[in-house]
Formats: sequence, C-alpha cells, structure tokens
Amino acid sequence: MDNTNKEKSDGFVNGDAVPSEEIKSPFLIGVAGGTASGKSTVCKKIMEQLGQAEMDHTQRQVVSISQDSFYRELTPAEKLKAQKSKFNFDHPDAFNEELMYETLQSILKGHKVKIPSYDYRTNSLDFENMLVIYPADVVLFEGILVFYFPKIRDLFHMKLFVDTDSDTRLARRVPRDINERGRDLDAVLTQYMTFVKPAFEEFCSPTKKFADVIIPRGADNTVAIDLIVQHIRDFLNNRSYLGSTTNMALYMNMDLCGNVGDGAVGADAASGSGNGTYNAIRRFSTLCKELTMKGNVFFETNKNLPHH
Ligand SMILES: Nc1ncnc2c1ncn2[C@@H]1O[C@H](COP(=O)(O)OP(=O)(O)O)[C@@H](O)[C@H]1O
Ligand SMILES: O=c1ccn([C@@H]2O[C@H](COP(=O)(O)O)[C@@H](O)[C@H]2O)c(=O)[nH]1
Repeated sequence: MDNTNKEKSDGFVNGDAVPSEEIKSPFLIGVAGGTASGKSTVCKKIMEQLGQAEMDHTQRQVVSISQDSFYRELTPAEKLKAQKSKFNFDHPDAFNEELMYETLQSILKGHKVKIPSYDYRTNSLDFENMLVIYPADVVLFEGILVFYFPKIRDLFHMKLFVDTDSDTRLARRVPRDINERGRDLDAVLTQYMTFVKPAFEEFCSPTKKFADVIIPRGADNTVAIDLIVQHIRDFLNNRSYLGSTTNMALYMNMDLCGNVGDGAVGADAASGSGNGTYNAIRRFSTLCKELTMKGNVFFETNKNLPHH
C-alpha cells in the first residue's frame, strides 16, 4: 500500500463522522492468500487500472488496506522472540480481531478511520505514522487471514483469493524479507519452515473455500484482474441507480452465482431504474463463465449474501 495518506498521530482514533449528506457505505472486498502470493500487487494493479493510484487519497473512490495494521502489540517477551524469528505471526492469535472488526464496521458506516502502519523491521505497529482511510465507494482489505474470522468474513460483499503456488511464494518472500523487511536468509527460512508454512496449511489455505473468486497466478493473471476491475467499474458506474451498497452487492452476488438471468429475482431487483446495470452484469457474467472454462479465473458459487 502506498503511504501518501500517512499522518502523524498520537493515538488510534477511529470513527470520525462525516457530514450526513456525504455518507457512503462502501462495497467491501476481501483479498486473501498466502504470504507473497501477490495480494498487495493485485490490489495495486486494481487501483492503477481504475486510475486511483495517483489520485489524492482524500479523493479516491477505491482504497486498499492491509491486515498488517491489525497485528496486536507484542509484550516485551514476545518482542524478544520475534527478533529471534521465534514468534508466530501467521497464527490468528497474532491479530487483534476485535479492532479489525470494529474498524471495518466503522468503514462500512462511511466513517473516516485512522490505522497505524506496520513496521516489519521492529515487528511493531507504528502509531507515529497513522494511515488515514477516507470514506470511499470500494474498499479492498488484504491479508493472509482476512477470511479466517467468521465475523469479519461475513462483512465482505466480495471475497477474492490470490492463489499462487508455494514455491513461487517462497522464492518471492526470501528476497522481499531480506531487502525490505530487514531479515537475513537464515531467519527467513527458519521462520518459514517453523511457522509460515504450517500456519498457511492450517489457517490460510482452508479459507480458499470461502472465496467467490479465486485468482490463479496472482498479479500475472491479467485476465482475472481485468474482470475484477470491470466488475468494480460497473459498481462505480451504476451505484447511483440502485442506491444502496446492499442492493448492488445482492445484484452482483446473484450474478456471480449465475442466478440473475434466471428470472424474476434479478429483474425485480433492477425494478424501474437498473436495466442498464442488469444487462451489463449479464454480459459480464457470460464472459466470466467463458473465462472460467479456460482456466483464467474460478468463480465459486458462494451464496452468502451480505447481512447488512
Ligand atoms: N506477478 C509477479 N511477478 C513477479 N514478482 C511479483 C509478482 N507479484 C508479486 N511479486 C513480488 O513478490 C513479492 C510479494 O508480493 P506482494 O504483492 O507483496 O505479496 P503479498 O501482499 O501477498 O504478501 C513482492 O516483492 C512483489 O514485488
Ligand atoms: O513482524 C512481522 C509481521 C508479519 N510477518 C510476516 O508477514 C506475513 C504477512 O504479510 P504478507 O505481505 O502477506 O506476506 C506473514 O506470513 C508473517 O510471517 C513477519 O515476518 N514479521
């Protein structure tokens, strides 16, 4: 994630209200996948293709947030362990689930939130450099365990899983951790074998089944990224027709499940004003099915509709 929205701050304050006429409840997209699978790169590409990356962060329609900002603060004893690569950062207990949930709820209410950035070199949250997340139309939330916690999983309107093979992921993680996260080779490999790989198998990989869309090969899969970008574009272009995010999410989820074209449900949802959206989504759905057959992207028939 870029850091242009960093702000010096002395606290972790969330939920600043915005004037009521500006309240936007965003379409919330979860992006999960193993370490170094390309989650951040996929989000960056989506932002770039939507022309959001270079935009002033206060004006963005699409924003991306990392789950790293929700690591819990370590005790002094845990910090010592972390410095010796003996702390498990891939276990669900390493995260502050409540704070993650409350923050996402604030975001869904259209509030501006502030979250700390994460410093991998010190294994700690950086409250000096708070990231300000302004209300947006679409929010991407990426991380290894974003689908692990049921309460959090249920908040997403759409769930993507970046599926990159583990050799590629390790080959990418080693140089990244050495060059960008201040580690040495021995530490990276020890941590990987002791914690990262077993935790991926136990906690992350099983969450793939919750995904609506699985992206094989991560950011290399330009076809899948184009499709997702098109989906978001449709959302942004048509949001005003259907009004609420709930209606749009209902519409889009039905479409991904292949039900919109089946009759009255989709047509009813479009009642009066949404025929353009209806047709656009039907075309998109047909394209998705063709591409699924060619192995570019997998669409799961996840029928969990958002609960709000
Ligand atoms: N398709 C790709 N080809 C080559 N390198 C990539 C690709 N996708 C990601 N990377 C590199 O791999 C590393 C991990 O990617 P990143 O997107 O940060 O993964 P994640 O967010 O899943 O940890 C980064 O150094 C990134 O530049
Ligand atoms: O202090 C820390 C915190 C996390 N990690 C590792 O980071 C990855 C998650 O980030 P990705 O960008 O998805 O790779 C996780 O596997 C942790 O092991 C760390 O090494 N140190």
